[in-house]
Amino acid sequence: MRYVSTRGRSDALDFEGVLLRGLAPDGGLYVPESLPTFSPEQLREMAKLSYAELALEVTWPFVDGFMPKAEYAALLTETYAEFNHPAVAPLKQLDSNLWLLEQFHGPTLAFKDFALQLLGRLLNLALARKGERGVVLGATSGDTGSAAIEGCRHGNQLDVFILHPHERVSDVQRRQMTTVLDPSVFNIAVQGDFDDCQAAVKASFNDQSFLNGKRLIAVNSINWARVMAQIVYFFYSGLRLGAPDKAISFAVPSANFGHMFAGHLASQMGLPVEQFIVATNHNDALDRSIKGGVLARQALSPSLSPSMDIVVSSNFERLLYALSGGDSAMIDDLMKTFAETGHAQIPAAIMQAAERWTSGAVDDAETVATIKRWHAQSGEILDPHTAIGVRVAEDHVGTTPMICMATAHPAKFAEAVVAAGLTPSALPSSMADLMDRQERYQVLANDVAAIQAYVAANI
Ligand SMILES: Cc1ncc(COP(=O)(O)O)c(C=O)c1O
Ligand SMILES: N[C@@H](CCOP(=O)(O)O)C(=O)O
Repeated sequence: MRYVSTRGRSDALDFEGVLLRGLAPDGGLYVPESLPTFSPEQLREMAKLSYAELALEVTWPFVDGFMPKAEYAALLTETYAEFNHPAVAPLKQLDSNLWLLEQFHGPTLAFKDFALQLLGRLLNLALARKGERGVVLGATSGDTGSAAIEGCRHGNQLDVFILHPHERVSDVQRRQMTTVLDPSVFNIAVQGDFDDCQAAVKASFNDQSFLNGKRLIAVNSINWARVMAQIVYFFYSGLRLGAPDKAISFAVPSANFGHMFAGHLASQMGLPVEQFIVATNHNDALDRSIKGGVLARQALSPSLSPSMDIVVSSNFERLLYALSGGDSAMIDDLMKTFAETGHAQIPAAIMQAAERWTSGAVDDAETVATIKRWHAQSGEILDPHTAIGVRVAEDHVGTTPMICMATAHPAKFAEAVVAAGLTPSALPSSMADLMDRQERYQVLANDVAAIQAYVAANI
């Protein structure tokens, strides 16, 4: 499989090439040149597989050539054995046609574990084969950071630097990162927001001179391997609710859009999908883009769903590219216009191709009310991100089964749970002493040069 940039001005790479990079040199995102597809007969057979077995079927076409298939199968088995539920991603019925896909049974209690447990292993393997160490630079609004740190610990080839927005992640999220005292893990609290952190990561990919030749690697969803691993759970959940003989709808709490873009890929690969529902908090840039057909820069403000406090959404570019039929020249122009003016009109043809896409935005008051209401109705405590997905999904449930992604464990977000008048859920026993552990992190100004100097000094 070859991977090309959405902006069309970079050389194509193989799987190892995209795995060990981040942004393409032209500023675009790598996507596969073509997608494998599965027939209804194949999908019916795949419905019988365990999570790890299904992951092999779905992702092998992207990985083929990088490592032997039997070794990859063993790696997937080891990866998903880390999850604390026999189904890995269990489905729970919330209402007659509304289901939750619980994605928080991994080591760090959020959906990021599905991809980062695998990515960390693949990175260590690729670098060990080359006899190299790599420098991971990631940005997090709270969940990617701990999942990346945890995933990268499966080997000894990486120095890991994670930027989080200072005082804008939950206490549990921060401590999941900053209580890892391993000498190769560095947490940086940036005096800015998530978009600032992500901009610093992207700027570092564009000019890597501060690294003196060391290899810079992305763990955010700009890395293709992250998105690839996230395709699997759309198939897994859809096949359990009757696909390919029935269409499924998906509601996804969204921000950087890697999650939802993976759903789009699953549908292109043969999963019948009726509706994609994109749910945001009051940082609603994605909702505005989908409803209004524009990319518009807007201010970001903190919410009770901090992981979704993002307004510059990396993977939306991948969706626009896909819906344009791979028109990289148009995407290059569109993204240039947006970067220069903070505003760009999405071409009408793309908006027409997006007819299955719907969206909604939910503010903090409605998030809290949703947590409260579903607790009273079902006994379930939704985390605030999941509550946003459920709230928007409620407006669109029809005769098709609707799966809402339950992206995080409520124990990570006590503030929202308490605001709903509920007792915060307990952390799993492996994290019972999290709030007493020693922390280590560096607070830095929102300044790319200062961040790069810190990284260079600590490699
Ligand atoms: C708990 C949670 N829910 C939803 C999201 C949104 O996912 P995405 O960024 O892939 O759109 C994130 C992070 O981005 C998250 O951490
Ligand atoms: N919500 C994320 C933000 C980063 O998204 P990613 O999918 O690109 O890593 C987080 O929790 O850090």
